Amino acid sequence: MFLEVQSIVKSFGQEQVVKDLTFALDAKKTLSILGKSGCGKTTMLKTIGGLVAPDSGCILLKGEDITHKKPEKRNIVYLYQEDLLFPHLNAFENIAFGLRLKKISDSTIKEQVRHMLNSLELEDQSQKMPNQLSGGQRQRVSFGRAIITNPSLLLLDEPFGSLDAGTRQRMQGLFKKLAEEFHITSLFVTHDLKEAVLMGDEIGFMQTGNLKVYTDTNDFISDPETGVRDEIEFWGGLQRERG
Ligand SMILES: Nc1ncnc2c1ncn2[C@@H]1O[C@H](COP(=O)(O)OP(=O)(O)OP(=O)(O)O)[C@@H](O)[C@H]1O
Repeated sequence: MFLEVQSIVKSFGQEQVVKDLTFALDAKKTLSILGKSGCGKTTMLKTIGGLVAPDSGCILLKGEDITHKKPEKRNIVYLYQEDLLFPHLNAFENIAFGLRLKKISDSTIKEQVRHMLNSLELEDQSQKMPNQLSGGQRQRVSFGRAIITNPSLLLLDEPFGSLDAGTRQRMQGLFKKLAEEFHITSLFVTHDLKEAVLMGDEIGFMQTGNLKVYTDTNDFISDPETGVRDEIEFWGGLQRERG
């Protein structure tokens, strides 16, 4: 398996936030993760990204034990809702940033960033500064900046949470396209049931520090615990009521 998380436990003081977290994910797959506020989703992502140290358990990435590796050595990118761009760099340079650190030649950087801007449908926005971009455009630049360095794993923490419904829908489609084109493996935390079903090859449901993974989306939809049935019944009921 590409990612293996084995028996991770994490407490803050008396509060055990992550309890015996165990799951695995294949390369080029997206695992959506749902769960109530405060159930430990962000803590789980941060543990995998190396920003929070687990009390016990281990994390294997491509067979290598990365549990105690520094975050910058893991080749994992953690992206969250209000991910900040560098305010003094335009869209092009924000995306180019990681490549410039790697001392890649100017012509290669230009070619790769141009290609990324095209994939992100941002070819006309490359010279704009972050404060001149819309929320959805800024989020796309954040994705570009993350993906261009070719990370092994993307950790997405409610990445579209601050966007309006229409922009969110377009971003979901775009992410699917990017995931395919750039062979992305990701964990995608969301509060939105529909988004979880749309984005995930598999769906994880987190409850009180445990993660139950449904490798078949249909099993997730038909499990009464996940809330999908209630949702379907709600809309069905409303439709019947209104004739
Ligand atoms: N650094 C910390 N110190 C103490 N408690 C923390 C810390 N980080 C998180 N917690 C607690 O751990 C629990 C889980 O938090 P976490 O942010 O992982 O939840 P979440 O599922 O991502 O929530 P949300 O959906 O609201 O973002 C919460 O009760 C939170 O208060």
